[in-house]
Amino acid sequence: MGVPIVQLENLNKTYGSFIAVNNLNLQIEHGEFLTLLGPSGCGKTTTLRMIGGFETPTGGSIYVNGQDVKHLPPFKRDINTVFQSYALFPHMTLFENVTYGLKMRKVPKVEREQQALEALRRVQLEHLKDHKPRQLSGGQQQRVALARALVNNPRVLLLDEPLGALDLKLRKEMQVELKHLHQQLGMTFIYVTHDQEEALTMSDRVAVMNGGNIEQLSTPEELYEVPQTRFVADFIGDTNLYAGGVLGVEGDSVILNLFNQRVHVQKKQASVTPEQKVYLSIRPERIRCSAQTDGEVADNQLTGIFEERVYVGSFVRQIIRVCESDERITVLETAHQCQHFTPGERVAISWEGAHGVLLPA
Ligand SMILES: Nc1ncnc2c1ncn2[C@@H]1O[C@H](COP(=O)(O)OP(=O)(O)OP(=O)(O)O)[C@@H](O)[C@H]1O
Repeated sequence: MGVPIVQLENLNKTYGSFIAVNNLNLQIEHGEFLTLLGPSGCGKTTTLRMIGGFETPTGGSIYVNGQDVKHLPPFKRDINTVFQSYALFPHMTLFENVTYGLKMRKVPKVEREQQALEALRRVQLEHLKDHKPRQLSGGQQQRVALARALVNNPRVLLLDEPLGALDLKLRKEMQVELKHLHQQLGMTFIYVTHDQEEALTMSDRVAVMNGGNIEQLSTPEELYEVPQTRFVADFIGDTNLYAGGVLGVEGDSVILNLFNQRVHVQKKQASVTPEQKVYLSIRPERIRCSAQTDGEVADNQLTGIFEERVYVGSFVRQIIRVCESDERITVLETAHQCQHFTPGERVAISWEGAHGVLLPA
């Protein structure tokens, strides 16, 4: 593999005694769509701003295409940033907004006009080039901001919650547009969001951040299917998460004591020892809820008391209390799969051992 386009080495940012970014190490490949995802305050914007050159690291290094950029100002980094606030010049037309940066860099007139038109074409706004920003919708303004960043043809585009101000429908449309644009341009995108669905939909890889650290760096599918920590399991999608104890290992399976019952988990973590405390994560759509008399038994079957059925359109969420315990299990099934139970009814809850994920306590 060649030199990564962006490399962070022990990158640190502290404000007084507060650690905003804690010794991050990350390599981003050419043409990759990488997302920094995490709750508010986890350090993702600070990381992005350090890469862009808007924030000085307290320690560590940032390399862009192998070059240490520590002492380079933002405009010399071959990187451009799209912010959530579009920061367009209100008195200028779209065309002038997009050519402005090129003019400042003294790009000859004919060239900059060609480049600006090309950038506006990429975001499908060429026909509105003589409009002023206030004549545009929020989504269109965000596309101008994108065009303005793309016009310099940077190697790396940083996007800080660029869709945060848009309503849900427009946001989803723009996600698709951005993804297509990324595929067409072959540019490296580093994207910041706190919206896990957005991160999973768009990214090649996602770095989940928590308290200034990267908890897990994986493809969207791995993040969802094989979370490595409780934080990731809980933050990405919905999950059932329970504390349990290891009873032993039998072949491929770890036997757990969960709700005082034996359950099997296909071994996923490296090593477990008897009596070790662990957590088990089971996605709600991996669990079935059936009448107790059903003959077919999965690896794991527990008895529960049906409590609640919530119809959510594309699926039904069912809440079941595990018998002889206060724990509840959430089961998601499509409306046509799902049987009707009444609250108080005894039901069987079952799942395959391969669908449980063991996590460190
Ligand atoms: N200039 C500053 N002075 C002091 N603390 C700061 C400063 N800038 C950021 N912080 C703190 O650093 C932490 C990380 O901030 P950052 O903006 O990177 O988080 P974030 O993950 O991007 O969150 P959000 O999604 O809310 O923007 C926060 O707790 C924030 O309060």
